[in-house]
Parts: sequence; C-alpha cells; structure tokens
Amino acid sequence: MTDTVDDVDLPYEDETSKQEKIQALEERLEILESQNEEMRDKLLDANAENNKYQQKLERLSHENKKLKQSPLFVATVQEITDDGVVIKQHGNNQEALTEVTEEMREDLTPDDRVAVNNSLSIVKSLSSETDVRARVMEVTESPDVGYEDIGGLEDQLQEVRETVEMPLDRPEMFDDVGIDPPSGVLLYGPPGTGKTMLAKAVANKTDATFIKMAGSELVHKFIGEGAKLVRDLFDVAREHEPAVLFIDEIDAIAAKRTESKTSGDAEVQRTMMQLLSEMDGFEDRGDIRIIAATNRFDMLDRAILRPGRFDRLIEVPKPDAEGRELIFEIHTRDMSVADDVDFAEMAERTEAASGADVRAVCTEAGMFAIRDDRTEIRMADLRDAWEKVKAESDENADVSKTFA
Ligand SMILES: Nc1ncnc2c1ncn2[C@@H]1O[C@H](COP(=O)(O)OP(=O)(O)OP(=O)(O)O)[C@@H](O)[C@H]1O
Repeated sequence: MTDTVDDVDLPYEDETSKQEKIQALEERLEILESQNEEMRDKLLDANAENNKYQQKLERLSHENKKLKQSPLFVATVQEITDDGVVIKQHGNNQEALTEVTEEMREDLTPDDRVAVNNSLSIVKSLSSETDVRARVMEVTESPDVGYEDIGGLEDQLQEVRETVEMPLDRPEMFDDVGIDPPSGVLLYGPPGTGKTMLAKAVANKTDATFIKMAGSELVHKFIGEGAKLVRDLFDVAREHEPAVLFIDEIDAIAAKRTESKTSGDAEVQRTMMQLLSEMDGFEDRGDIRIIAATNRFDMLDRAILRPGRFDRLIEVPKPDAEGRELIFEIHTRDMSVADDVDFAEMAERTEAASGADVRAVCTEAGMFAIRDDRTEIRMADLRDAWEKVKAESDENADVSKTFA
C-alpha cells in the first residue's frame, strides 16, 4: 500500500524507454486498482459484520432491559439435562424445565440459586447466601451514636430505654415484677426524625450488636426470597446476642392486605407471615430486642400491632423549636461558630424542618463558609443554607405530604 507514483523513476532519455515506463506505470495502476477493489470488498464485509453485531447488541440490550424490568423469582437448579435445566421455584415449589445459553449452562451446578423471570428463563445465577445476607443486613458491633447525639426526643428516648434497654440490661426486674417486657417496639413518624438514631443509640448503650434491615430490600429484589431472609435475620440476631434488631420501612412487608393477587403481593404476605411467626415463636428473647420503623403508619396491617408483636408504639414527630435548637447545637458541636450565630432564631426560622434537615443546614452552612475561604460559620451561612435546604425539600414535598 506504500507504492506511490513517486517511487517510479520517470524516463526522459528515449522514446522506447518512455513507452516501457508508461506500461510499467499502467501495470502498477492496474494492480493498485485491483488491490483497492479488494480492500473495498473487505470494508463492505466488515461493515456488514458490524451492522450484524450492532443489531445483536440492540436486541440483547433490549432483552436485558426487559429482563431487568420484570419481577424476578428465586429458584434452585435441580438438574442439568441435555434438554435444558430443571429448576424448582421457591415459594410454590413448582418444577420447570428451562433452556439456557451455553455460557450460562457451564456456570450452573445443581443446588445453585438462580433468578428467573416470568417465563421462567434464568436471568442470572445468584451469589452465595452470605452475599445476600450482606446485601440486605447491616451488622454493626457498636454503633457510634449516643443518647447525647439525639436532640429533642426526651419522651421517646425514655420509652425506648424502658422497653429496649431495661429488658437487655436488667431482665430480672421484669421477672421479679412478673411481667413480660414488650415484644417489639414500633417507631413511627416522618422521615429523618431520628428513628434509626434511637435504635442505634440504645444498641450502643447496651453493648448490643445493631442489626438493620430494610423491609423494602426484602421484597423488591427477588420473589421467593423474603421469608428466607426473615429467618436468616433472626438467625443472625441469635448469633450476635445481645442484639438490637432494627427493621426499617416495615410497611414494605407489613402493609394492609389488598385484594389483588399478584405474585408480588403474595410474596409480601409470605414475608410478613414469616416475620410474625418468628416474633410469635420468639419466647426467650431476653437478649434480642426488636425495633421496627415506618414513615407510613397508616398503611400498616393491624395484625403486626397485636399484643406479643409490635405492642409498643412510639411516635417520633418532627422536632419543635426547642428540639431544633438542640439539634442545631448537636450538629455544630465540631464546627467553629461565629458570635453572631443565634440557634434560637434559626430554630424559629426552620419551622417544619426534620432533624435530618437541620443537619443538612449545618453541613450546607459549612460549605458556604469554605466557599468563602472562612473556617467559621456565620448566621448568614445558616440562613442561606436553610433557604437552599428548604427549596430542595419543597421539591420532594409530595413525599412529606403523605404523612402530614
Ligand atoms: N432528633 C435528632 N437529633 C439529632 N440528629 C437528628 C435527629 N433526627 C435526625 N437527625 C439527623 O438526621 C439523620 C437521619 O436521621 P435518622 O436516620 O435517624 O432518621 P429516620 O427517622 O430513621 O429516617 P428514615 O425514616 O428516613 O429512615 C441522622 O443521622 C442525624 O444526623
């Protein structure tokens, strides 16, 4: 391909050699033209191939998207046969024969857990059980939240201490008096008001392991898995006694029963039944306390509030002005604060803010100071920060309205 006209010495002596040179050049041109033709054919082939792959990619991307959208069920591989893979669905125990790609077949062995879609095609092989546990459970040996980090929830703190801390610290008191400590405590209230903090702080105070799991994680991932994860959760709690088991967003598994009969609803029901049976059968729960939390008390199935289950309800509301002032003080403890800062005034200004909002205001004020090359936060930073946080939470107002 490096041949060019320049490589050929042009003749100038006599007519014959001129003719020869022209002929040589013509031959060379012919060769180049045929090479060019050949290259063009190859290019066309490559383009055609490229188009083919592009189409395949599009098809697979589309298929992938579809698979990701539809609900997935968990199944166990029973047998790998020449005709396909025999799987058994969790939940309904139905067996089915399904086809798999060659690569997938090589990866599978009997007893593997797999995620399958509505038409029972295997979408992916699921990681080992410990991974699933790790994904949905947060286990903290000693959470770094103390009672002094919580602002404005004195009554709630008192109740949590009585119902969770006392039975863990002094179970004999309950024996002596002859009463059972409450089984489960349900904290309810708007988002960001300190429910998780309360649970962490009590675990910290009692040297208990804090085990957190979100209800939504249980039911939105793989259908057929929820009930098993609930069992796992209680197993993990037993392994880590003393433990505070915190189930966040319990409404995701304990919502009121609906008429609909979709597989998703059946899954939620199964998961909740498992939770109730774990709680009911949890006779000797001296060293494990269960705290659940929800932002949607209105949606809860009353069955979980029966005696012996979540029988102590504690409302965790948004803080009042006094609470907000305390929360401002807590979250600026490690900051340099200018003399003009007036937390009482900030507390008045920030009506309707949650504890999480107040924290966001403090962090944002710190950012304003940094942007201005200062190390001290001023009242103006806090005011501006509140405007910003308020504007952002107004955007999410729909969510808080649900609770109002
Ligand atoms: N009463 C409070 N005192 C001090 N800080 C608070 C308080 N409430 C909330 N916060 C701050 O907001 C953050 C979020 O609070 P937390 O996770 O406890 O809220 P939550 O009620 O569990 O919210 P969600 O319902 O969204 O899970 C906390 O880490 C803390 O920094």
